[in-house]
Amino acid sequence: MDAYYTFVLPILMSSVAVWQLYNRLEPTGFVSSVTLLLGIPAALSYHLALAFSSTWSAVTSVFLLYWSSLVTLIALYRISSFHPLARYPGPLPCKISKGWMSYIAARKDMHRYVNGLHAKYGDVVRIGPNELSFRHGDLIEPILANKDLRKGPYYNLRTRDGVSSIDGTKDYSEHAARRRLWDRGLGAAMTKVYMDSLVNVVSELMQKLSNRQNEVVDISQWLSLAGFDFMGKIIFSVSFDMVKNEHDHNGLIKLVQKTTYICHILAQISWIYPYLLKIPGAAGTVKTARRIGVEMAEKRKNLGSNSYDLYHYLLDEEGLEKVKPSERFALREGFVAIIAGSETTATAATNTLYFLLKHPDVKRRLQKEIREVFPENGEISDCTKFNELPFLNACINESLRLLPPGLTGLQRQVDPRSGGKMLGSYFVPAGTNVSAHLYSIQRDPRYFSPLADTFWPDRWLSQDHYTLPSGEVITKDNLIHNRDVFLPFSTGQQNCAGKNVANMELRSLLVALLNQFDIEPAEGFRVGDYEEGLADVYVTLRGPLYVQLRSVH
Ligand code: HEM
Repeated sequence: MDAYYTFVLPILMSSVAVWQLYNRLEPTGFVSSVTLLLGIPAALSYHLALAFSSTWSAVTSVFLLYWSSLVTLIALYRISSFHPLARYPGPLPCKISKGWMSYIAARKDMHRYVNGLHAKYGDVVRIGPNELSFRHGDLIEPILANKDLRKGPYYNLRTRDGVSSIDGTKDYSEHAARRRLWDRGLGAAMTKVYMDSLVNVVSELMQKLSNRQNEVVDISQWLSLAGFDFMGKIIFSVSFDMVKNEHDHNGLIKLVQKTTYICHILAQISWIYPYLLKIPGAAGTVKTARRIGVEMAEKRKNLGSNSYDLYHYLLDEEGLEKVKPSERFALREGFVAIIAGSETTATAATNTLYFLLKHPDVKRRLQKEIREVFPENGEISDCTKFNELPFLNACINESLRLLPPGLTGLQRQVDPRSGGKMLGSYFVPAGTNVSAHLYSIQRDPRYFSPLADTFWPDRWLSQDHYTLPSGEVITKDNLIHNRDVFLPFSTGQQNCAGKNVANMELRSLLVALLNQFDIEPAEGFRVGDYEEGLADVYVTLRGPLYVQLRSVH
């Protein structure tokens, strides 16, 4: 009993007090964390040292008891009925710690995991101690296009030394000023300016592929090479020459993939990131990626440009802004632009080809449409002709519906200083992180029916009758097709800045490939393996899609 009063009780009382402090004030700063997690047990060890046989046993016993009681209190509170999110269902590990979602992120299948949770628990699921995922079309706009909600802690990794990239900017007025520059550089008018670069990249790709007609070709990898080459041109006016060299010779693609994967894991527990940065050698890949992005941007700035590119506008080289934009900020955008623009479009193009390979009848219909509109060999420079390809549009939309390249729910946060917020009929307490799980919503039969989980591009065509893949004919009254919830480029102020460019690139690549080649799965390759191997790391990581090509011209 004596030991209890002299040793156990003070430690338990201290951990209860610190737990209360964490609950109310959520301190995450370096000094407060060191004080609360190390300083207090160290001071207790010093004061209680006489109750132990040695200093070592005092330190280990006090630290063990202090930390374990703190962790137990936190876990019990999070699963208790006193927690503000107690009424929302979800699996136990999600309620206890975001560490669980870090593990799911490391497993790379968060899109399927969260989709499964929605199937089990319904439209709202607690996916973290302090986080809700929504699967309801009516809640997309209130979450993603609502100035009361800002980007959540998932995006904290996009800020370093007080400088955020565009997609990590939480202040809406600062974001609007920076987004204006991006919109100048990537707006609809710029697609014409970038067309020459695109035609060059696509022609080079077609040339290389036509030399490989008797080989097994990983079209997924080739589309990545082309995607990076095109981004190099339009962002920095540089040639990465990946298609020319037939290889990711500088390791840039690998670096982007590794960085997004690591960031996706860390972003679940983003409070840890500032500490990692202080450890020499830790988060090395992320630091390297940032450095390379800044170096490329700096090089571009020093060279100036002979032609228009994104940096022409990010650096405001024409002096269109009343106040010159901050160079420090502009230089931070380099790597974001590469990450946001390269693999996303390559993924959208590869996914579409995958669905076409899986549905040869759809592929034949699409090839017929393309070859009627673009009779010449691989000629794609007139992108106004893309409007004459409704079935291509339907196939791309259907692919983006089932497999949007950004697979993760986009996180926002209810203002911690507010009194909470109603999202539809759900009350969401202040400080809660929320996301709309577009992957699940876009596969929901309430919005797309029949065959919500099936690649059936006809649903995107306007007609009175539809023939299902089974041969059954349905009238348009039996079709549910809610375009409002089809948002692969997100919505609101922080929607995709590169949508116009992506749409042009995607169409150009698919038209050129399907016009020039007959494409079949490589012998012995199970096409379904491609989809099974898709990994959610916020954007998509893809495995190979092995094909055989035969030129038709
Ligand atoms: C099919 C291809 C693409 C898809 C599906 C796509 C999708 C998205 C999505 C869903 C977001 C919102 C991300 C979030 O809130 O976390 C986004 C943001 C963004 N995207 Fe794209 N994207 C594509 C291509 C591109 C291209 C080619 C660029 C050009 C470089 C680009 C630049 C950006 C930028 C800069 C943002 C951040 C915008 C902001 O925060 O204001 N994207 N994209």
